Amino acid sequence: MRLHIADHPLVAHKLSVLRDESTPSPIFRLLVDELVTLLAYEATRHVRTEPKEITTPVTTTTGVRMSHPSPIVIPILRAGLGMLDGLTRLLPTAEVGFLGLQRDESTFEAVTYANRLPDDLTDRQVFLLDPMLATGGTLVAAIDYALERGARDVTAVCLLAAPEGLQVVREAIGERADVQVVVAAVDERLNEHKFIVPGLGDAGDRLYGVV
Ligand SMILES: O=P(O)(O)OC[C@H]1O[C@H](OP(=O)(O)OP(=O)(O)O)[C@H](O)[C@@H]1O
Ligand SMILES: O=c1cc[nH]c(=O)[nH]1
Ligand SMILES: [Mg+2]
Repeated sequence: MRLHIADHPLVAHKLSVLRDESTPSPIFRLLVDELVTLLAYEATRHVRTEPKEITTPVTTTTGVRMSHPSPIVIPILRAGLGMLDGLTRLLPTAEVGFLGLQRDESTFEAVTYANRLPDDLTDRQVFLLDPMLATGGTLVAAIDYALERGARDVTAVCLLAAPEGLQVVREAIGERADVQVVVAAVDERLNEHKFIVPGLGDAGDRLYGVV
């Protein structure tokens, strides 16, 4: 597993506002969207392209276009949905799959309640979106769904990660695939409720309200 931590003053600034408990939902959603756009620059660094001949007003030259099969972007519901527009704005030809995973707050196990993915992800570049990587259980489950379907090139885009969860993901993937995790920050630790500290609280609730 390769970890990339965004090191940029705009990321740090926007993340600080996101962490602030007084930031209301509409601003929170806007900032998540903006942060994904900044992280996407790094997350898509290895997106596959192929040469394409183009004619400029002056001459012909060789440019690039996105390769086929197109990448697939998979937001992990609910909170990952807040990151979808930010990434597809930059990858408009990507397909979108959906995974609904909810962490059981007593066992901390990820439970799948929705799965709408193509059966075959062979040769597809997969982008998983989830703002929070806490124990890592949710992301490991999502990566497993992608690997079971043949994907070998997986990038997870998260806003915050806990060191404990990153270690769980690293060990679970082993040598099975090339997985990149792009984060805005790695926080200190998990608390007794397995929440990220200092974190930003429950990302899903802050985006969409308490259900
Ligand atoms: O690393 P983990 O310990 O598995 O926890 C992280 C998961 O918890 C949150 O989702 P939650 O279960 O709260 O669902 P929600 O997005 O619907 O709020 C978060 O969005 C991650 O998906
Ligand atoms: O800190 C955390 C941990 C899990 N899920 C969240 O939304 N926040
Ligand atoms: Mg939640």
